[in-house]
Amino acid sequence: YAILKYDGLVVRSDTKVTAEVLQASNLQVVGRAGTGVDNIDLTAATRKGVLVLNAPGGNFISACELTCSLISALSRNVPQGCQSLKEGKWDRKLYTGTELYGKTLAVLGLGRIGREVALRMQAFGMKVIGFDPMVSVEDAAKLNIASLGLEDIWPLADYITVHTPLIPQTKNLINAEVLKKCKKGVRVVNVARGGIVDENALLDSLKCGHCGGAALDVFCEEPPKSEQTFELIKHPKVIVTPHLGASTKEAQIRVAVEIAEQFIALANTNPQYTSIQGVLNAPALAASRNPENTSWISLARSLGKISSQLLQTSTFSSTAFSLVTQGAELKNKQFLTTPVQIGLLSGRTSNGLNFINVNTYASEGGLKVAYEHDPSSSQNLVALAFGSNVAKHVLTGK
Ligand SMILES: O=C(O)[C@H](O)COP(=O)(O)O
Repeated sequence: YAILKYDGLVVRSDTKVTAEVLQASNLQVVGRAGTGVDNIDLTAATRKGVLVLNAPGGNFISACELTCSLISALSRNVPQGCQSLKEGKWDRKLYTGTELYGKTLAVLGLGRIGREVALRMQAFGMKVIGFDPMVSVEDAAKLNIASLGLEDIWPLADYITVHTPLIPQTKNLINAEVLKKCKKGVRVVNVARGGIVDENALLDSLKCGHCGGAALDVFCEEPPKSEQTFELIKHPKVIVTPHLGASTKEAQIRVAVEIAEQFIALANTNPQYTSIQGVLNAPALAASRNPENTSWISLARSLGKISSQLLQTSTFSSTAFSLVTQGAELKNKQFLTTPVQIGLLSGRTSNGLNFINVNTYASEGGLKVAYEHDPSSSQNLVALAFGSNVAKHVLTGK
C-alpha cells in the first residue's frame, strides 16, 4: 500500500477515505480541503485515533456564487438558449423566462452558504424565507429572512435551494410528498449534496410538469452512472454542473492554505500557526494542546490509572466515576474527563489510546466519567471519586 509511508493525507470530495484505507495506513491526520466529509469514514478514523479536519471557511463564497448563478440561469433558460443558438436555432419565444424580482426563495440551511445566497438574491428583489433548526427566528430576521417551519415553506416557495450537509435528517428532504405540497412551477436547486433531493421524485415531478425546473451541481452517485440519473440530467428543464461548487481558483487556494496552516499548527513547529479550528472528531484536542493544561492532564491521567489499578473489576459498567475540579484555575475543565478515561483504560486495551479514540472505547466498555466544578473552594485541586455499592474511593491531586 502506497499510503503506508504517509502520516497525513489531504483530500477533496472525490477521494474516498474508507475504513479499509485507514486500516491499511499509519495516518495520523486526514485533512479535507473543503467542507463536506461524507467521503471520509469518520467512525473508522475516530476508532483508529486518526484526526479529521476540514476547511469550511475557504469555499463557501464560491458555493454561494454558483448557487446564485444557477438560480438566475434557471429563471432565464440561459443554458438551454445557449445550446439552441450553438445548434444554429433562433428560439426567442421558446426560452422566454421569468423575473426573479418579487419571487420567493426558500433557503433550507442557514449556515455560511445559505446566508450568503440569501443576501445576494435579496439584491435581485427576491423575498427570502428559510429554515434551519439551529438558527433562531430573531437571528434569521436580522438577515431579512423569514424563518418558517418546513410545512409553511412548501406552498410559498417559487425556488428552493438546499444548503445542509447530507445527514439522516436531510436525506431526501425534498421528496415526492414535499414536491406535491409545493407550488406548481417550483424550481429546485442543489449545490449541497446529492441525496438531499430525491432524484427519482424530482424527475417524476418534472415529467408531470409540476416542478418547473431544477439546477443540480451534485448527485447521489458521482460521477453519475445510473440510467435514471442520466434521464434527470438530460431533462430539458434541468441544468447541471459536475460538482463545481468549490471549483474556483480562489476557493482552492483558500482551502489548501486553511488545511496546510492547520497541519503546521498540529506539528507545533511555527508559533505563527496555532489554530486547528476544523477539528471534527476530537473535541478535547484544542484544550489538550494548551501548555497551561499540561500538568493537569497528566494528573488526570494518573488519577485514572491509579483508580484502574485499585479497582479489581474487569469492566467499568458497574462503577460510577465522577471528576470534580476546584479553584478558579480549574473552572470549565470538563475535557479532563478525557485523560481520566485514557488512564482508566490504559493497560486494559491493546488499542493505542489518544484524545481522538478514547471516547469510543470508553462508551463501548460502559465507562462514563461525570464532571462537576466545585466553586466553593479556592484551592486548585482535581478529585476523582469512584465506586460501586461495595466500595467508594476518592483520589485527589494538586
Ligand atoms: O464539501 C465541499 O467543500 C464541496 O462540496 C466541494 O467539494 P470539492 O472540494 O470536492 O470540490
